[in-house]
Amino acid sequence: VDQPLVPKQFHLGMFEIGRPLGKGKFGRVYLARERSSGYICALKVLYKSELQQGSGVEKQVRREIEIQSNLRHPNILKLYGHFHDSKRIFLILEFAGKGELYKHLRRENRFPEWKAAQYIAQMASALRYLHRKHVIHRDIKPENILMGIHGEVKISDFGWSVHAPNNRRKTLCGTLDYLPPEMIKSGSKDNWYDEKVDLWSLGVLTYEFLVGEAPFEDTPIMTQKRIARADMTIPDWVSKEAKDLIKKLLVLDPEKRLPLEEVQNHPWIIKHCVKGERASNREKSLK
Ligand SMILES: Cc1nn(C)cc1-c1nc2c(-c3cnn(Cc4ccccc4)c3)c(Cl)cnc2[nH]1
Repeated sequence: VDQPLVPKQFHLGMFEIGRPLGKGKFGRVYLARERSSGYICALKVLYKSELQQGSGVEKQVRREIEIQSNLRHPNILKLYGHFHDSKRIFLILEFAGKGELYKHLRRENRFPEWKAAQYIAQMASALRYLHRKHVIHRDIKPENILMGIHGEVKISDFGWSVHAPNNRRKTLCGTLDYLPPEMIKSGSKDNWYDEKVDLWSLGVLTYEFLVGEAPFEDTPIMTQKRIARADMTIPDWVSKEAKDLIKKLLVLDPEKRLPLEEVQNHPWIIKHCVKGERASNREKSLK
Protein backbone atom coordinates (compact mmCIF):
# COMPACT_ATOMS: atom_id res chain seq x y z
CA VAL A 1 0.00 0.00 0.00
CA ASP A 2 1.58 3.28 -1.02
CA GLN A 3 2.18 5.46 2.06
CA PRO A 4 -0.42 8.31 1.87
CA LEU A 5 0.51 11.79 3.13
CA VAL A 6 4.22 11.26 2.66
CA PRO A 7 5.11 13.65 -0.21
CA LYS A 8 7.70 16.21 0.76
CA GLN A 9 5.75 19.21 -0.56
CA PHE A 10 2.09 19.69 0.42
CA HIS A 11 -0.20 22.51 -0.70
CA LEU A 12 -3.80 23.45 -0.01
CA GLY A 13 -5.03 22.34 -3.44
CA MET A 14 -4.17 18.75 -2.48
CA PHE A 15 -7.01 18.71 0.05
CA GLU A 16 -10.80 18.84 0.02
CA ILE A 17 -11.83 20.73 3.17
CA GLY A 18 -14.75 19.34 5.19
CA ARG A 19 -16.61 20.47 8.31
CA PRO A 20 -14.95 22.41 11.10
CA LEU A 21 -13.92 20.00 13.89
CA GLY A 22 -13.03 22.51 16.55
CA LYS A 23 -11.08 25.58 17.49
CA GLY A 24 -8.34 26.29 19.97
CA LYS A 25 -6.78 29.43 21.35
CA PHE A 26 -4.93 29.80 18.04
CA GLY A 27 -6.50 28.46 14.89
CA ARG A 28 -9.17 26.04 13.84
CA VAL A 29 -9.21 22.40 12.77
CA TYR A 30 -11.13 21.08 9.76
CA LEU A 31 -11.88 17.61 8.53
CA ALA A 32 -9.97 17.15 5.26
CA ARG A 33 -9.36 14.56 2.58
CA GLU A 34 -6.15 14.32 0.58
CA ARG A 35 -7.43 14.16 -3.03
CA SER A 36 -5.05 11.64 -4.63
CA SER A 37 -5.15 9.02 -1.83
CA GLY A 38 -8.60 9.80 -0.38
CA TYR A 39 -6.85 9.79 3.01
CA ILE A 40 -8.89 11.48 5.77
CA CYS A 41 -6.99 13.82 8.08
CA ALA A 42 -7.48 16.87 10.29
CA LEU A 43 -6.15 20.17 8.94
CA LYS A 44 -5.16 22.68 11.62
CA VAL A 45 -5.11 26.25 10.24
CA LEU A 46 -3.16 28.97 12.09
CA TYR A 47 -3.13 32.60 10.96
CA LYS A 48 0.39 34.06 10.88
CA SER A 49 -1.04 37.45 11.92
CA GLU A 50 -2.38 35.88 15.14
CA LEU A 51 0.92 34.14 15.85
CA GLN A 52 3.03 37.26 15.35
CA GLN A 53 1.55 38.82 18.49
CA GLY A 54 4.98 38.21 19.89
CA SER A 55 3.74 36.07 22.75
CA GLY A 56 6.22 33.39 21.69
CA VAL A 57 3.42 31.40 20.07
CA GLU A 58 5.31 31.28 16.78
CA LYS A 59 8.20 29.48 18.57
CA GLN A 60 5.66 27.10 20.13
CA VAL A 61 4.22 26.21 16.72
CA ARG A 62 7.73 25.66 15.34
CA ARG A 63 8.50 23.40 18.32
CA GLU A 64 5.14 21.59 17.94
CA ILE A 65 6.00 20.83 14.29
CA GLU A 66 9.61 19.87 15.01
CA ILE A 67 8.75 17.58 17.94
CA GLN A 68 5.45 16.03 16.83
CA SER A 69 6.54 15.21 13.26
CA ASN A 70 9.24 12.90 14.63
CA LEU A 71 6.93 10.90 16.90
CA ARG A 72 5.25 7.62 16.02
CA HIS A 73 3.16 6.00 18.75
CA PRO A 74 -0.46 4.71 18.75
CA ASN A 75 -1.33 7.04 21.65
CA ILE A 76 0.23 10.16 20.16
CA LEU A 77 -1.60 12.09 17.44
CA LYS A 78 0.48 11.96 14.25
CA LEU A 79 1.61 15.12 12.49
CA TYR A 80 2.06 14.04 8.85
CA GLY A 81 3.38 17.32 7.49
CA HIS A 82 2.88 21.05 7.25
CA PHE A 83 2.88 23.84 4.69
CA HIS A 84 2.02 27.54 4.57
CA ASP A 85 0.74 30.23 2.25
CA SER A 86 1.09 34.01 2.56
CA LYS A 87 -1.31 34.27 5.49
CA ARG A 88 -1.65 30.86 7.10
CA ILE A 89 0.26 27.85 8.45
CA PHE A 90 -1.35 24.41 7.92
CA LEU A 91 -0.63 21.32 10.04
CA ILE A 92 -1.72 17.99 8.55
CA LEU A 93 -2.77 15.93 11.55
CA GLU A 94 -4.15 12.44 12.13
CA PHE A 95 -7.96 12.50 12.36
CA ALA A 96 -9.11 11.17 15.75
CA GLY A 97 -12.44 9.51 15.06
CA LYS A 98 -14.05 10.14 18.47
CA GLY A 99 -12.88 13.69 19.06
CA GLU A 100 -11.90 15.50 22.21
CA LEU A 101 -11.66 13.38 25.36
CA TYR A 102 -12.69 16.18 27.71
CA LYS A 103 -16.10 16.36 25.98
CA HIS A 104 -16.63 12.66 26.77
CA LEU A 105 -15.49 13.28 30.36
CA ARG A 106 -17.86 16.22 30.84
CA ARG A 107 -20.74 14.28 29.27
CA GLU A 108 -20.14 11.18 31.42
CA ASN A 109 -19.22 13.28 34.48
CA ARG A 110 -16.48 10.81 35.41
CA PHE A 111 -15.16 7.52 34.02
CA PRO A 112 -15.68 4.08 35.60
CA GLU A 113 -12.45 2.73 37.12
CA TRP A 114 -11.86 0.15 34.35
CA LYS A 115 -12.08 2.88 31.64
CA ALA A 116 -9.92 5.37 33.59
CA ALA A 117 -7.30 2.67 34.18
CA GLN A 118 -7.14 1.81 30.46
CA TYR A 119 -6.73 5.49 29.51
CA ILE A 120 -4.02 6.00 32.16
CA ALA A 121 -2.18 2.85 30.96
CA GLN A 122 -2.21 4.23 27.38
CA MET A 123 -1.06 7.66 28.61
CA ALA A 124 1.78 6.02 30.56
CA SER A 125 2.83 4.13 27.43
CA ALA A 126 2.85 7.36 25.36
CA LEU A 127 4.76 9.26 28.07
CA ARG A 128 7.38 6.49 28.35
CA TYR A 129 7.90 6.82 24.58
CA LEU A 130 8.19 10.65 24.86
CA HIS A 131 10.55 10.52 27.85
CA ARG A 132 12.81 7.99 26.11
CA LYS A 133 13.21 10.73 23.47
CA HIS A 134 13.79 13.29 26.26
CA VAL A 135 10.62 15.13 25.32
CA ILE A 136 8.56 16.58 28.16
CA HIS A 137 4.95 17.30 27.20
CA ARG A 138 4.32 19.71 30.14
CA ASP A 139 0.66 20.19 29.30
CA ILE A 140 -1.02 16.85 29.96
CA LYS A 141 -4.73 17.57 30.60
CA PRO A 142 -8.06 16.27 29.21
CA GLU A 143 -8.26 19.19 26.73
CA ASN A 144 -5.06 17.96 25.05
CA ILE A 145 -6.20 14.38 24.61
CA LEU A 146 -8.17 13.09 21.62
CA MET A 147 -9.87 9.75 21.14
CA GLY A 148 -9.41 7.38 18.21
CA ILE A 149 -12.17 5.38 16.58
CA HIS A 150 -11.45 2.34 18.80
CA GLY A 151 -11.66 4.43 21.97
CA GLU A 152 -7.87 4.70 22.34
CA VAL A 153 -6.50 7.99 23.69
CA LYS A 154 -4.10 10.15 21.68
CA ILE A 155 -2.00 12.93 23.18
CA SER A 156 -2.22 16.01 20.96
CA ASP A 157 -1.09 19.64 21.07
CA PHE A 158 2.67 19.61 21.59
CA GLY A 159 2.73 23.37 21.73
CA TRP A 160 4.12 23.27 25.26
CA SER A 161 6.45 20.32 24.88
CA VAL A 162 10.21 20.88 25.25
CA HIS A 163 13.39 18.88 25.40
CA ALA A 164 14.46 17.93 28.90
CA PRO A 165 15.89 19.21 31.15
CA ASN A 166 14.46 22.65 30.97
CA ASN A 167 13.92 25.71 33.07
CA ARG A 168 11.78 27.85 30.78
CA ARG A 169 9.21 29.84 32.73
CA LYS A 170 5.85 28.73 31.35
CA THR A 171 3.92 31.96 30.83
CA LEU A 172 1.01 30.85 32.93
CA CYS A 173 -1.97 31.07 30.64
CA GLY A 174 -4.91 28.78 31.03
CA THR A 175 -5.47 26.49 33.99
CA LEU A 176 -2.87 25.95 36.71
CA ASP A 177 -4.67 22.77 37.77
CA TYR A 178 -2.24 20.43 36.09
CA LEU A 179 1.04 22.17 36.87
CA PRO A 180 3.43 20.55 39.36
CA PRO A 181 4.84 22.51 42.32
CA GLU A 182 8.29 22.84 40.71
CA MET A 183 6.79 24.69 37.72
CA ILE A 184 4.68 27.17 39.65
CA LYS A 185 7.09 28.01 42.47
CA SER A 186 8.23 31.51 41.61
CA GLY A 187 11.21 33.39 43.03
CA SER A 188 14.11 31.03 42.60
CA LYS A 189 15.53 31.62 39.09
CA ASP A 190 16.62 28.07 38.62
CA ASN A 191 13.22 26.45 38.08
CA TRP A 192 15.00 23.45 36.64
CA TYR A 193 12.60 20.59 36.06
CA ASP A 194 12.57 17.45 33.94
CA GLU A 195 10.24 14.74 32.61
CA LYS A 196 8.90 14.13 36.10
CA VAL A 197 6.56 17.08 35.63
CA ASP A 198 4.50 14.77 33.38
CA LEU A 199 4.23 12.23 36.23
CA TRP A 200 2.54 14.83 38.43
CA SER A 201 0.12 15.72 35.58
CA LEU A 202 -0.62 12.01 35.08
CA GLY A 203 -1.63 11.89 38.74
CA VAL A 204 -3.91 14.91 38.30
CA LEU A 205 -5.40 13.30 35.18
CA THR A 206 -6.07 10.01 37.06
CA TYR A 207 -7.84 11.94 39.81
CA GLU A 208 -9.93 13.97 37.32
CA PHE A 209 -10.94 10.87 35.31
CA LEU A 210 -12.19 9.18 38.51
CA VAL A 211 -13.65 12.14 40.42
CA GLY A 212 -14.78 14.41 37.54
CA GLU A 213 -12.88 17.46 38.76
CA ALA A 214 -9.19 18.30 39.29
CA PRO A 215 -7.73 17.64 42.79
CA PHE A 216 -6.59 21.24 43.43
CA GLU A 217 -9.47 23.01 41.68
CA ASP A 218 -10.06 26.29 43.49
CA THR A 219 -9.49 30.02 42.99
CA PRO A 220 -6.13 30.60 41.19
CA ILE A 221 -4.42 31.74 44.41
CA MET A 222 -5.77 28.82 46.44
CA THR A 223 -4.97 26.34 43.63
CA GLN A 224 -1.35 27.49 43.72
CA LYS A 225 -1.22 27.10 47.53
CA ARG A 226 -2.86 23.67 47.43
CA ILE A 227 -0.53 22.42 44.69
CA ALA A 228 2.50 23.64 46.65
CA ARG A 229 1.34 21.51 49.59
CA ALA A 230 -0.12 18.65 47.54
CA ASP A 231 -3.23 19.45 49.56
CA MET A 232 -6.01 17.26 48.12
CA THR A 233 -8.60 14.83 49.41
CA ILE A 234 -9.60 11.71 47.52
CA PRO A 235 -13.27 10.75 47.99
CA ASP A 236 -13.86 7.53 49.98
CA TRP A 237 -15.68 5.87 47.08
CA VAL A 238 -12.47 5.81 45.01
CA SER A 239 -10.95 2.30 45.26
CA LYS A 240 -7.92 1.92 47.53
CA GLU A 241 -5.76 0.79 44.58
CA ALA A 242 -6.65 3.93 42.58
CA LYS A 243 -6.04 6.09 45.68
CA ASP A 244 -2.63 4.42 46.09
CA LEU A 245 -1.59 5.26 42.51
CA ILE A 246 -2.78 8.90 42.76
CA LYS A 247 -0.87 9.35 46.04
CA LYS A 248 2.30 7.91 44.49
CA LEU A 249 2.16 10.37 41.59
CA LEU A 250 1.07 13.56 43.41
CA VAL A 251 4.28 13.74 45.41
CA LEU A 252 5.98 17.12 45.90
CA ASP A 253 9.50 15.77 45.42
CA PRO A 254 9.81 14.93 41.67
CA GLU A 255 12.42 12.26 42.46
CA LYS A 256 9.92 10.38 44.63
CA ARG A 257 7.11 10.16 42.03
CA LEU A 258 6.29 6.66 40.78
CA PRO A 259 8.27 5.96 37.56
CA LEU A 260 6.19 5.18 34.44
CA GLU A 261 7.32 1.54 34.36
CA GLU A 262 5.87 1.11 37.86
CA VAL A 263 2.68 2.94 36.86
CA GLN A 264 2.17 0.34 34.13
CA ASN A 265 2.74 -2.47 36.64
CA HIS A 266 0.62 -0.90 39.39
CA PRO A 267 -2.07 -3.28 40.82
CA TRP A 268 -4.86 -0.85 39.77
CA ILE A 269 -3.63 -0.89 36.15
CA ILE A 270 -2.94 -4.64 36.08
CA LYS A 271 -6.39 -5.34 37.54
CA HIS A 272 -8.18 -3.47 34.74
CA CYS A 273 -5.83 -3.72 31.77
CA VAL A 274 -4.18 -7.08 31.68
CA LYS A 275 -6.72 -9.53 30.27
CA GLY A 276 -7.01 -12.51 32.65
CA GLU A 277 -6.10 -15.99 31.40
CA ARG A 278 -9.78 -16.91 31.32
CA ALA A 279 -10.80 -13.79 29.35
CA SER A 280 -8.13 -14.27 26.69
CA ASN A 281 -8.81 -18.05 26.47
CA ARG A 282 -12.52 -17.33 26.12
CA GLU A 283 -11.73 -14.83 23.36
CA LYS A 284 -9.52 -17.39 21.57
CA SER A 285 -12.18 -20.10 21.81
CA LEU A 286 -14.75 -17.73 20.21
CA LYS A 287 -12.56 -17.30 17.10
C1 LIG B 1 -14.58 17.18 17.20
C2 LIG B 1 -14.63 15.80 16.68
N1 LIG B 1 -15.75 15.07 16.67
N2 LIG B 1 -15.42 13.89 16.16
C3 LIG B 1 -16.40 12.82 15.99
C4 LIG B 1 -14.10 13.85 15.85
C5 LIG B 1 -13.59 15.08 16.17
C6 LIG B 1 -12.19 15.46 16.01
N3 LIG B 1 -11.63 16.63 16.40
C7 LIG B 1 -10.31 16.52 16.07
C8 LIG B 1 -9.22 17.39 16.24
C9 LIG B 1 -9.45 18.70 16.91
C10 LIG B 1 -10.60 19.46 16.80
N4 LIG B 1 -10.46 20.56 17.60
N5 LIG B 1 -9.32 20.43 18.24
C11 LIG B 1 -8.94 21.40 19.27
C12 LIG B 1 -8.03 22.45 18.72
C13 LIG B 1 -8.39 23.16 17.56
C14 LIG B 1 -7.53 24.16 17.10
C15 LIG B 1 -6.34 24.44 17.77
C16 LIG B 1 -6.00 23.70 18.91
C17 LIG B 1 -6.84 22.70 19.38
C18 LIG B 1 -8.65 19.33 17.84
C19 LIG B 1 -7.97 16.96 15.78
CL1 LIG B 1 -6.57 17.97 15.92
C20 LIG B 1 -7.82 15.70 15.20
N6 LIG B 1 -8.86 14.86 15.06
C21 LIG B 1 -10.08 15.27 15.49
N7 LIG B 1 -11.26 14.62 15.46
